[in-house]
Amino acid sequence: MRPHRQPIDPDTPIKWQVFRQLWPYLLEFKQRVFMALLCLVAAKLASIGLPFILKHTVDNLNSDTARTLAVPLALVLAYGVLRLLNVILGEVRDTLFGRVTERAMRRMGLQVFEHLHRLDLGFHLSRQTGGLSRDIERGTSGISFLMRFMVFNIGPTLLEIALVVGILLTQYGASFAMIILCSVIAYVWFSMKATDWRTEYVRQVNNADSSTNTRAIDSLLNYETVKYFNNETYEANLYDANLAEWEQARRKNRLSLFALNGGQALIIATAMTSMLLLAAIDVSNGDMTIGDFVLINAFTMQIFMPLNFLGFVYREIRGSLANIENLFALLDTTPKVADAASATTLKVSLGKVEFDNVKFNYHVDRQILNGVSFTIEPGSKVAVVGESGAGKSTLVKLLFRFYDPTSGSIRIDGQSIAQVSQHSLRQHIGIVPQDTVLFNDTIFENIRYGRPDASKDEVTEAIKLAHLKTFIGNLPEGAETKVGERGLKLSGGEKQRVAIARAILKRPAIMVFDEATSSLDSQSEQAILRALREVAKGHTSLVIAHRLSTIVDADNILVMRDGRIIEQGDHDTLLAQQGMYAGLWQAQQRQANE
Ligand SMILES: Nc1ncnc2c1ncn2[C@@H]1O[C@H](COP(=O)(O)OP(=O)(O)OP(=O)(O)O)[C@@H](O)[C@H]1O
Repeated sequence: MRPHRQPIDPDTPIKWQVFRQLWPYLLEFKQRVFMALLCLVAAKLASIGLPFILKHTVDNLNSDTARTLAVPLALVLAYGVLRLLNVILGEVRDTLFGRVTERAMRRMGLQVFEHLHRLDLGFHLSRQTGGLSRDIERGTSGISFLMRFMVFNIGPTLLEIALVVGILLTQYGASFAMIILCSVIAYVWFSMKATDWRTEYVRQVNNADSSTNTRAIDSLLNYETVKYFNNETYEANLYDANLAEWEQARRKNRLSLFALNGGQALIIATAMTSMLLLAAIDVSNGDMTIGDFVLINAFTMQIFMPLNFLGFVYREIRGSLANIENLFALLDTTPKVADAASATTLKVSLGKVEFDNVKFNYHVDRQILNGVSFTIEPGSKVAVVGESGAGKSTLVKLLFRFYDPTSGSIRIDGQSIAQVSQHSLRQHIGIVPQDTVLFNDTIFENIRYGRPDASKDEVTEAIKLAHLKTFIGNLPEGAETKVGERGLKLSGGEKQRVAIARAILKRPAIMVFDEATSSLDSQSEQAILRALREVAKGHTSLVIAHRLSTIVDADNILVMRDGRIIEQGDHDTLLAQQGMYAGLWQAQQRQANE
């Protein structure tokens, strides 16, 4: 995966194949695109006709022959109508095409969202959310921009230039056409070179902008820490240092833009002056009428205005292509964990879980699990205890298939979890995790998340079982209270109870409790433990615990150290062994007594 927020590198050639990937979006609305193109052609024809009408109006007004006012009046009227038509056709074109780009953005947005949810946990743990969301945002708007300009700008502008050069060549000789052609080439060459040269300054501004934002967000997220240590001034100074860098980068960027615009203006002014000079000489020699002079002036303006715009478009296209490439690169990222081509649906009748010589590492240079084997018999409760970092939670991540073991296998009712669909696997496992993160929604909806089609009564029942009723009863808005971002407005214990209620609602065949009571005081813990036992009844359960008092009733207790199971048996057997478990038990008992 390439890094996000990839700057536009002046040496990177433009990847034109991106345009090919946009075709399908255009083809989805063939008729609309065709109608929009018709509007475009009609508008261009109208604009090519305008200078001719002007010429005839001026010539007519200027003619010595007996004149009636009717002809110039009619011409002026035609000029007005054609100008209006030109603008209206442009508006109709944009309105028609708007739907095409909006649909493309919607399709792309959904495609990216679904893809992100398909990617593995490893990707999500190392992503930079800020950069990622900027990539998606810039990528989708880049698509809209490119589609619009590939259809309406580059081709038509080049066509218009060719037409005008052709008209000038046939009507007024080679010199006018040559001036236009040379100045267009000079303009395009200069704009491309200068834009590439400026890219470095644009990049500096982008980088400064992003680090300033990162600093600000990090500081605000740590609001409480800043207050605890009285470090407001320190934070402001750091932020201002970033802002100063941004200011400096903006200054350079502005000056380089001045050079670009100045150079372009110089080319245009030189070309226009030369054309008008040539026309003025021809008029004074009697080779041209004043109307021709006006026509040449109008055509020159008509050519250079879109040309000027083309310079802007080139700059934008470079940026858009880079942004879209990042988006496509994201879509090309393949999930490390994917359903096998022959994946079946997991069928659970008993709920037997087997870990068979499972080995695993997150990084090749550090082994986390060193051949773990154990079985959880249907309906029984297995507990895992051991030192912090021994690999207990990793067992859960493997069971949910967030990662695949490097060797060995995990089976549920005899079916390898690598050979069943992830959807069916996760349907049969419920969890009360170590850290519960909630959605910024109401308590009620957060609980219902366990089974979105659950009825109100079922949610209320889960609330009761998870011992949340009193807490919710004391809230002014009850279960409709919003929990804040990541559930931060609830205490650790309250969040854990919401997670328990969710798991109760899901009622899967296999239950996992990862330190499920770690944030509870001992009184609540006893009540919750009773509830959990109730929930776990008849279910196969895997319990990870630090406080051994919560798992004395387990059918089997696995003691882990350095990614291995070093002891196992029920509470009494392990105590009798006088090993690590017995040592831990005695230490915790002593602590409790003290
Ligand atoms: N995504 C990850 N990438 C790299 N290393 C990881 C990742 N997740 C966990 N680890 C490492 O793997 C080891 C085992 O982690 P695990 O969470 O399984 O331990 P644990 O036994 O559950 O610990 P605790 O009791 O403190 O929760 C730890 O040393 C941890 O630093």
